[in-house]
Parts: sequence; structure tokens; C-alpha cells
Amino acid sequence: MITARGLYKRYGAKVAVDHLSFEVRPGMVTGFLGPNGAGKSTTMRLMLDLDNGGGETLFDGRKFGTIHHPMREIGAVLEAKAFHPTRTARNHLRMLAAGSGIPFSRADEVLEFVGLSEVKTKKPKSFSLGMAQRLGLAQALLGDPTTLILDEPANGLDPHGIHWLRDVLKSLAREGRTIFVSSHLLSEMSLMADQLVVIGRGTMIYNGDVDGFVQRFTQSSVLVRSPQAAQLAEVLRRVDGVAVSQAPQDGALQVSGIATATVGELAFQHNVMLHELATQTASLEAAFMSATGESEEYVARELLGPPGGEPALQPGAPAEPSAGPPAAPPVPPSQPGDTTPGGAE
Ligand SMILES: Nc1ncnc2c1ncn2[C@@H]1O[C@H](COP(=O)(O)OP(=O)(O)OP(=O)(O)O)[C@@H](O)[C@H]1O
Repeated sequence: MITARGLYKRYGAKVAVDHLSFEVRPGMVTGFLGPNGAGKSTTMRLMLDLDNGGGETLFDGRKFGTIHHPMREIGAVLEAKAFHPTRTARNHLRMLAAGSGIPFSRADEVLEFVGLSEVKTKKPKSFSLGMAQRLGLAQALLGDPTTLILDEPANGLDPHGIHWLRDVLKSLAREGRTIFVSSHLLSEMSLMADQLVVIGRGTMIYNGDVDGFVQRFTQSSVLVRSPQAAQLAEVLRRVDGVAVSQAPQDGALQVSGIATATVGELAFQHNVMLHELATQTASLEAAFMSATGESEEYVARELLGPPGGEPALQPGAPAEPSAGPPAAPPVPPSQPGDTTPGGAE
């Protein structure tokens, strides 16, 4: 169990993490979400005593600094490529193992586990980002820790790698470990996480289960198909607070502001035949956009105006807010579920 209390960090006048308190429970995966610059990495660094700031974090009731061999209790990956520049992958892990009283044989075990056995005698500087992520996870698992803290571990992994990572983290959680993982891949997070901590501009937006987050920040709707759709739409529009729209292609009704069961009851009462009646729940991505839209700090702006018109932003001109880093260059269409406007850190 991780207990974070009053975490606080300021860079000059900028408050990066603003009195964050939350718990991360064992036996499940807790996702850590927030827009770019929300303070996720800073929070993780504070939790691991890698940054000076306010507040405290307890791991099963103990502060990080008081744990004798932290690697054997807490495995962390905060930066994908933080490896020794000249050692091989295996020697890098052996060196860390030696410092924590972990047998050398464990290095080969974890390399095998993450699928890097074939390249264990290669230097990590030649590794792709995805391979580096795998080595980072191997490093985190070296001491067979009960707690894992991972910052963007899916970054750079291919679809197979992402699928593999999800299975690994879920099964590690099922073994009773505490898993705290940040990611921008929301579709992935919706498949992986049980609980969420969502922050924006350093402050808490939501702390609870995934379904609760989606329910709180989106509105579910009801999909209805009926040969008497027009008649049913008329009935539904008479109900207070209900909005009905009809798809021009197939005549399906999209109804909001009413429970699915009530739609079924009204159809029955008015002798309307139904071919389909389904609750449509919004995605985690939709909930994230709605929950964090206000707290998005770094918002990409269009570089080019309409064809033939004035550019909206001259190349090289500063983007607001002026206190932040330079405007992100235009990015290609993002992956499904990827809300990162400008890529990783
Ligand atoms: N060393 C630093 N000096 C000054 N400001 C910093 C420093 N590190 C982070 N910040 C600022 O603190 C805020 C939080 O940054 P942080 O990297 O923790 O966010 P994040 O949620 O991890 O972002 P991302 O999703 O882009 O990785 C940002 O506004 C960032 O610019």
C-alpha cells in the first residue's frame, strides 16, 4: 500500500504539485493520468525521494529513506533510458543486484522474463525505446518488489509489447503487488487499470475506480433501433430533460437524459416494437477530455490558417502561455486513445 500525503513541489513561482494526497492499494493496477505538464513525473519523483518538496509518502507505513534495500520492496522506472553507458544489459543488472544483495542469477531471470535474453550481452545504448522500456521493467523487477512505480512504461512499445505489458502488470497485481503506472495511452489504461488517480495542473481531479470516473465526467446514452422510431422519438421528447437525435443513415435513435429501462418501459406502454435497446457508455478518453480540458496546460495551436488565409500562428512566434515551453510543432494524427498533443517528455 502506498500512502501519499500532501505532496507539494514548486519550481520558482510555478506550483507543479499542489498538496496531492492519495492511496495506491495492493492487488490492483492504479493508473496515474493527467495532461502534459500536470505533474505526474514530479509526483513520482517526490514519492521516491528523488526530488525535494513537501509532503510524505509511506510504503506499507514506511518512508522510502528508511527502507534498507529499496530495490527489494519498490521497483521504479521513471526514465526509459537511464542505464550505465558502457556496461552490457546483463552487467548493468548484475551491478544493481550486487548493491542490493540480490543473487546474480536474478539478472538473467528478469531479462528472460522481459524478452531480452538474446541481447543481454549488448549495451543498452544500442537499444530502441521499446527495448529500453523492457530493460527498465527488468530492472524494476530485479528485487522481486511488492510495489512498482512506472512512468509511461508503454511509451515506445509496439502493439504486441503493449499487450504484453498489460498482461504482465495485471498478473503482477493479481499476485498482490501494488502497481502505480502513468500513461497517455487511455485505451490501454481502460483495459489495464482498476483505479485511477487523475490530476491537472498539480491538483487532484479524481481518485477512484475507472467506471466511476467515466460516469462522473461523461453522460451515457441509450441506443434504440425500432421500425417505429419516429413514434418513439415523439414519446421520448415529451419527457423532461431528455434529448433525442436520429441517425440519418439507419434511423437509430440516440437518447440521453433517461435510463435504458425507462426507454424500454415507454416503448412497451406505447406499443412500439424494439429491435435494439442498448446503453452506450462513453470511453475513458472522453471522460479524460471532459475532466482535464480546463486544466490542459500546453495546448497545440494550428500553425496554418484556412487555405489562402493568414497563418494562425507565424512560425517562430511564441505560443501562449508564455511561461511554458515553446509551442509543440504540429504532430501527425495521434494513435487511437493517445491524447498526448506533443509526445512524451
Ligand atoms: N526541473 C524543472 N524545472 C522547472 N519546471 C519544471 C521542472 N520539471 C518539471 N517542471 C514543470 O512542472 C510541471 C509538471 O511537470 P511534470 O514533468 O511533472 O508533468 P507530467 O505530468 O509528468 O508531464 P508529461 O505528461 O508531459 O510527462 C510542468 O509545468 C513542468 O514544466
